[in-house]
Amino acid sequence: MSFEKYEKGDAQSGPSIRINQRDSNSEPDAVSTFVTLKSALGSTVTVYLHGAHVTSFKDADGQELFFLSEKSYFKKSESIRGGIPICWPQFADEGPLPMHGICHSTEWTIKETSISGNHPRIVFTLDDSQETRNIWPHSFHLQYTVEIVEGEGNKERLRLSLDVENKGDADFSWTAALHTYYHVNSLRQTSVSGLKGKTFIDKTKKKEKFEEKNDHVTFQSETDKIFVCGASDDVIISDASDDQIRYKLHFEGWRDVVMWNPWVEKAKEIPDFVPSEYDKMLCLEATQLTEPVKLSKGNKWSGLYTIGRA
Ligand SMILES: O=P(O)(O)OC[C@H]1O[C@@H](O)[C@H](O)[C@@H](O)[C@@H]1O
Repeated sequence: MSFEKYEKGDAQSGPSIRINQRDSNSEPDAVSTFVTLKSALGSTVTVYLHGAHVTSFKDADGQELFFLSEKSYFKKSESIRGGIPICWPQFADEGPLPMHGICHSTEWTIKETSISGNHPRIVFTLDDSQETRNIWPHSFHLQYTVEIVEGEGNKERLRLSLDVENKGDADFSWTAALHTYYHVNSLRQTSVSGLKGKTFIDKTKKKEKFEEKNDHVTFQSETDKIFVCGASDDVIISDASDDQIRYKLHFEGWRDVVMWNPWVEKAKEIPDFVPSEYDKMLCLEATQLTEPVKLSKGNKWSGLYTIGRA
């Protein structure tokens, strides 16, 4: 597919898909190509080919759902800080591979784009290459579908579908996450519901296990929790200052939910992050960790993550 002036639909009056070039940085290592999807109502999604990385989702009222650091690198060698990095075939440092695996800083391919009624959709793929096999010696096919779907009224939703296929002869196991950074007005005023009664592993407490006792999880310190089988119902992010529900998250196929915020001290150690931004973001990640997925030759796995304002 040609990346020059590609446009489907009519960006002025209807649903559209457009491929753009980021022009602010001409360095050889700069990440440049991104796609904008727009629905007929006016919701927009931005996705970079680098990492098939969603960096923005605004609903028709123009409200941004995702956090993106002012200091994020847009470099081929790095992951973008914010939006939705795809961590695969290893989540975080839970294994021998580089942090978060091998595909968040790899360029994906656009397989197809389509518009159905009022809604645009794009499909990205990533296959193993010599470069990936040097790090992880397996043959795979990943497909990542990003689409705007109907919601309540103006509040359309973003649906993300990750499909994994084993294309080789040997079995392989993997862990993963859609490491989603939500924008919040202030984390100190934010709460999360839908996880009561779930077991979580607390990475800030030597991976001790606890049961979540609260209807509403609030934030007073560094948070790094893996909720095991965390998402049977919708998870809701609310702003306690005005009692408003901000976002509703729905998980299908993903076993765990990771909740992460670095808080004051750890935030200072992240080079591509402004320390004060810790209060503006919360990660709630569709995750597969506590039971790695084992795929044998030709087998497939699918997970869906649907995100909207409420
Ligand atoms: O700064 P990174 O490499 O993107 O990782 C951020 C965090 O990502 C979270 O998902 C992990 O649970 C944390 O342990 C980790 O610190």
